[in-house]
Amino acid sequence: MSKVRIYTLAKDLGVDNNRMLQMLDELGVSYKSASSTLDEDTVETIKGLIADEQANGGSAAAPAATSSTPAAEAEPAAAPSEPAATADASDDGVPHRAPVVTIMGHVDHGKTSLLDYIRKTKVAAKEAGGITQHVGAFEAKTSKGKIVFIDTPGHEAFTTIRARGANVADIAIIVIAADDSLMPQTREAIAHAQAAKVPMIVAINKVDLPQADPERVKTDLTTVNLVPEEYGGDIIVVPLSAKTGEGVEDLLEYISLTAELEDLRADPKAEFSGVIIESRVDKQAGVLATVMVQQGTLRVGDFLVVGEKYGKIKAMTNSNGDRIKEAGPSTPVQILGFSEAPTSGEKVSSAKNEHAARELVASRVGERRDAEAARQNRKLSLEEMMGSLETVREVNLILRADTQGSLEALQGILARKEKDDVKINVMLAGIGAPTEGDVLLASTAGATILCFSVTPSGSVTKIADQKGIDLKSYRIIYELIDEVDRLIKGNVEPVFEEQYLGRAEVRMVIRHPKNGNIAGSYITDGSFKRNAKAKVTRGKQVVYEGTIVGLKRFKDDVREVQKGFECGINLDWNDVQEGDIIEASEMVEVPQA
Ligand SMILES: Nc1nc2c(ncn2[C@@H]2O[C@H](COP(=O)(O)OP(=O)(O)OP(=O)(O)O)[C@@H](O)[C@H]2O)c(=O)[nH]1
Repeated sequence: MSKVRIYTLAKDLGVDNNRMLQMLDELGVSYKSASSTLDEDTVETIKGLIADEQANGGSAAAPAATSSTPAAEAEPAAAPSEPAATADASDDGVPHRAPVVTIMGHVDHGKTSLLDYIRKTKVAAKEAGGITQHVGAFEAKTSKGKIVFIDTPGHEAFTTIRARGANVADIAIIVIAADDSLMPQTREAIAHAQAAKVPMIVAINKVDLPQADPERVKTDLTTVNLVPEEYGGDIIVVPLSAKTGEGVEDLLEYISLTAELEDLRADPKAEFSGVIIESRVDKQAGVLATVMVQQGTLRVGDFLVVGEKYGKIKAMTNSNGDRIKEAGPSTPVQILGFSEAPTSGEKVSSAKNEHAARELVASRVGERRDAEAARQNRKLSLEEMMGSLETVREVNLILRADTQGSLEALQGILARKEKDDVKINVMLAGIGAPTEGDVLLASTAGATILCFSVTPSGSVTKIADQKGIDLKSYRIIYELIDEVDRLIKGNVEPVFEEQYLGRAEVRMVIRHPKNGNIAGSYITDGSFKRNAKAKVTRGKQVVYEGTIVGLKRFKDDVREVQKGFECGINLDWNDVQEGDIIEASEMVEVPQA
């Protein structure tokens, strides 16, 4: 008999996956996930155990038994603790909900095509003439139940939602083209899913192409520490083609399997909460917002509060464009009734009536004002200043460098810097300048962005400033490492002090066609260095303070000139005169205790 996957065995024996994993734990059998394989002996042992337990009226197959036997019919004496719940309800009666899935990956690797294929084959077609509006999410019906797909592919949408503190996706599909393998945005997508702690499934797309090389993708995945199951790891990898549809059914199966293991539940009777997926203003209809119901049930006529605004649901449509009256957990619905377009990622709550909605808004406004006032007056606690004094501290970093070689060198050095009480967590190591996505990732994960030999664009720097993210660029690897050392020590900003370097007399002024006026000088004390600070005094008066932008000995540019030598000093200033005294100094970091 060949090896058997855990979930296949669970299915064959009518036991749910979680129970099967629990049994394996009890037997001390190690596995990576429910799709790991079991050897023949273990399979026989499990079969024997289940047969015994069933014969003794035990609980091994209880979940399956309850699903085939309505609880109402069960003997109360035989199963006193069993809930009178539906097949998919937990012990406390909270039913399962459909998984919400997001698709991420590098440009052109086939995210949209995959979504289109699923939509085409798994969403009930509208009647001829019916137009399904894009609402930001759709529900696919599969043989394993409903799966909800966020249909704005890419990690920007995912991270924008996360940046507002909301988590919508339960599972992330990382699409990688089989003819292209891992690309920069693939790495970013992986980092985003990891930062959100969302389980990942890798879809190797375009396997229909003659040049497709799925094996290479699997090997490349190991370079980012994602080890496919076939290689003994725990990453589910599904080869597929969004063009022919081959493998898509497998992907849907794995999504359902992952969802089952995640044990996703939500109570339709609980208080409503949801998240804005997207919104737009329609010229005729007005503001249309798509809300993902996360808990509770939404009904037409309900009052909704988003941030400091509220609205009443006038009409609601599902992702298929049908008018509906109510929507339960894991349902994306388009809502008409907001007066202003809410932003994606904003959390939505409901209120009993207009008065309650107004009160909720008023209390939020009050809370915000109090928080603002408190921020201004607050004294920091020791722990806030120093970081937690006991626990292991994590230094979250996003690294950006010009080449793969520099990235690897940096990661190698950083790995050696980890200590028992400090963990260095490189959330993303990417080639090229940092992106807006990096800033969002940094803001959700509390990370610092360190760039080596790449320059952030003005717009990215601006967003980082707005969000209060540390984004630093270095040309010298050891300066970057110094910064990491500082972060390890406890995020203490470096303290610099000005240190005197030397003094020079200006003996003649040389006019240079390109560089302006150069001070032909004689160093009377200490030394001068390029890029040092300069202070020029004329008589008793300081006439200039700035930087030494260039130093020349004869025709050569030099870094440093010592006492007793003549040199040309180029200041970023044109009014230097013979007889001026130039004093050079530099800012030196003061080592912190
Ligand atoms: N042969 C083949 N081509 C595919 C497959 N999936 C996608 N493509 C093609 O690859 C190209 C890119 O596909 P898209 O679905 O637009 O890729 P994307 O990842 O959504 O791209 P962006 O939206 O630009 O990020 C298109 O020309 C598709 O027709 C596939 O499975 N096989």
